[in-house]
Amino acid sequence: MSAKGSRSKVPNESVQVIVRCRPISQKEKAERNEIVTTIFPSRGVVEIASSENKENRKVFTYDAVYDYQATQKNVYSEVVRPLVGSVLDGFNGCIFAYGQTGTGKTYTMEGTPSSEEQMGVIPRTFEQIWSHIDRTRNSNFLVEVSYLEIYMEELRDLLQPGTKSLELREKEKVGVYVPNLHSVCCKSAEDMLRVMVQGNKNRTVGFTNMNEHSSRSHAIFIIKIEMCDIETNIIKVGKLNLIDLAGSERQSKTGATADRLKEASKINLALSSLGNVISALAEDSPHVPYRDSKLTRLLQDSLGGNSKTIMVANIGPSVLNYNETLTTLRYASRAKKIQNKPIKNEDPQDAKLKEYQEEIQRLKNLLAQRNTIERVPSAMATSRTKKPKKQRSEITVEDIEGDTCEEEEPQFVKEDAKTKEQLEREKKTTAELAAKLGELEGQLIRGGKSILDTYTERQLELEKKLEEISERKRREVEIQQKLELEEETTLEIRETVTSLEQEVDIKTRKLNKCYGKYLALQQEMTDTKFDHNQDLRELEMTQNELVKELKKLLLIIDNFVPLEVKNRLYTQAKYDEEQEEWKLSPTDFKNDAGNSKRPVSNPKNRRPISDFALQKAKKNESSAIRFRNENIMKYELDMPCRTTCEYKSPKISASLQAVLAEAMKTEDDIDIGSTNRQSLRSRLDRIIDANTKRG
Ligand SMILES: Nc1ncnc2c1ncn2[C@@H]1O[C@H](COP(=O)(O)OP(=O)(O)OP(=O)(O)O)[C@@H](O)[C@H]1O
Repeated sequence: MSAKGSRSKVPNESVQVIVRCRPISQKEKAERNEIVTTIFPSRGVVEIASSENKENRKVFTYDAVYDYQATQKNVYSEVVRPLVGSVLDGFNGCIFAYGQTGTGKTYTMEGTPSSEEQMGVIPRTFEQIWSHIDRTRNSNFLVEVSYLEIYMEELRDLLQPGTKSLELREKEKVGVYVPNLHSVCCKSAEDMLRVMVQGNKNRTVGFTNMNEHSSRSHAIFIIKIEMCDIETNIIKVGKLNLIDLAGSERQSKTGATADRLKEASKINLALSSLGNVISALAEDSPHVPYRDSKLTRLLQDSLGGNSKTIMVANIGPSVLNYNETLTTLRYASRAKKIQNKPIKNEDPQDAKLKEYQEEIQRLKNLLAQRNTIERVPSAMATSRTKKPKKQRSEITVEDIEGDTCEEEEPQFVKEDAKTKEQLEREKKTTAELAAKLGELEGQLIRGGKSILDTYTERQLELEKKLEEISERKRREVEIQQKLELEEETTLEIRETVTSLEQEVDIKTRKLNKCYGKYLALQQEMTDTKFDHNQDLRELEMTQNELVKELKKLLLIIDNFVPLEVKNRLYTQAKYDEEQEEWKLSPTDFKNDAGNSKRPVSNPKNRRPISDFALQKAKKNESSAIRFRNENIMKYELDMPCRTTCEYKSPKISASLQAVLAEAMKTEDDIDIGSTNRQSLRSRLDRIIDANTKRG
């Protein structure tokens, strides 16, 4: 349907999703099936959890949710009425019911039309449309309805059953449409209801375990309302699709037979492609698979296009439907993300109303002309009897079909008869035109029929109030949802704070532990330092002792050892680092000239052979060799001048004793760096150095 204005400037509008949960059925009650859904209408929330899997509770939020207590009137006035109002303002609208078999799709869409309480969305829509038309003055309306079903991927006209399957076409500006779809012009709500009932009789239904009278096809009731403001001559067109889809359950549950399964696979194809379209739109995918099924092609405008759309997701409360309910809730949740761009359809080129109005005008003009022409010949005929000649010359109307003024006076009587005949013909044509005009005008409904009496005024007021109430309710749910969202955020922040607090707690504990360790280490360090100091002190004391000893020895050497021995000692004494002791190296047998002083054997000096050795030698015993030692070294020993036996402890004079005492005098605290000890050390170092070099 063509529409004015650029689409890019049109604000997006989400598909409105509502969930309706039917009451528990008698069968479910008898079987004592567990109820798994909880509905929170004031928050727009549905929760689903089975007792088996309580932990895995799932929560979904929608634009509105209704439990078993919600009446048909509630659902209609709160959700559908505003949408039908938009359709009456020239928008496209779509309401479709989705859900498992037996969850109340048909109940929601149709209900029981004869009952004021039980009538569903479609009959209520009829009432709203006609009460609007009746109240709208200065407008012409043209209301048409069509009814079709998609059964096993075939389009069937429910208002002309038996006709061959319909095709789908797509036209730019018009979108997807069904050529040759029969439409019925309606003049009242009753007319529309009659059409709906007639169409329903032609619907394909089947029996399944889940619902005795189950809809096996997708039924689409289309209402097209064209309206024209008489003053401004602006035409608006509103189109409303009311769709009752086939059950979405998995076929294994339905107890379907082979034929039914084949049928089901096609129904499922349409529904699964509907699911794919919803997913693609929700994910903003570049490709939306509308072409996968006839259903999705027909819904192209309603999902992601030029339409205001409501999805009613019907669910059951019982555990038996747990999986299907969850699937429906997920579907519905995804559909919430779909964005449409509804545009008011103003002044469309293909509006029938325009055609009708032009045709009516044309017919009116034609009739007006005919009336003039008819009046002239009849006046002519009357006047001719009185003053035939004079009046005749005045007739100059050229438009009159078959009417000629060529004939002359002598044939006057003949002419009269002809004119009468012609007049009759003209009258007949005019009557036909008038009938056609009447028929066309009959199709057009002039709004504002009902006079605004006190009753209708009150009704109008009541409807306004209802609208206000539903608007408020909608806002309340919105605010509640926002509040919950904020609460969630606060909770998250609180959780974060709690987790931060916990972190702080853990870190404080860690810190305390570390501090404890630090204190223990510090204590250990103090202990180690103390031990170290003690060791140091002990070492210093030992060193003191050693230094004392060394001093004593050096004093002894200096004072009691002969100079040459002392020198020899100095040269021969070597400190063995490994064994940590002084060792005397072997005597150096070199003389002053540097020649070896190694003793040489004296050939004259022969050791006498003992008798024993002689005897052995005589016997030629091998052991005799042991007693043969002729090469005796001549080694001149430096014999000491005195022996220790001759040593007598010297008499130490008093002065020497004083010197000794002075020499051995040590301080209590021996400082290793003191000059006294320094000299001792340097003296020792010198001796060691000299020995090392020599070695
Ligand atoms: N909200 C409700 N209140 C009372 N009864 C309901 C409600 N919803 C459904 N029902 C009842 O449940 C039964 C099944 O409903 P309905 O036939 O509408 O289901 P359905 O989803 O259209 O099934 P199918 O897909 O097979 O056509 C009907 O008897 C109907 O009256």
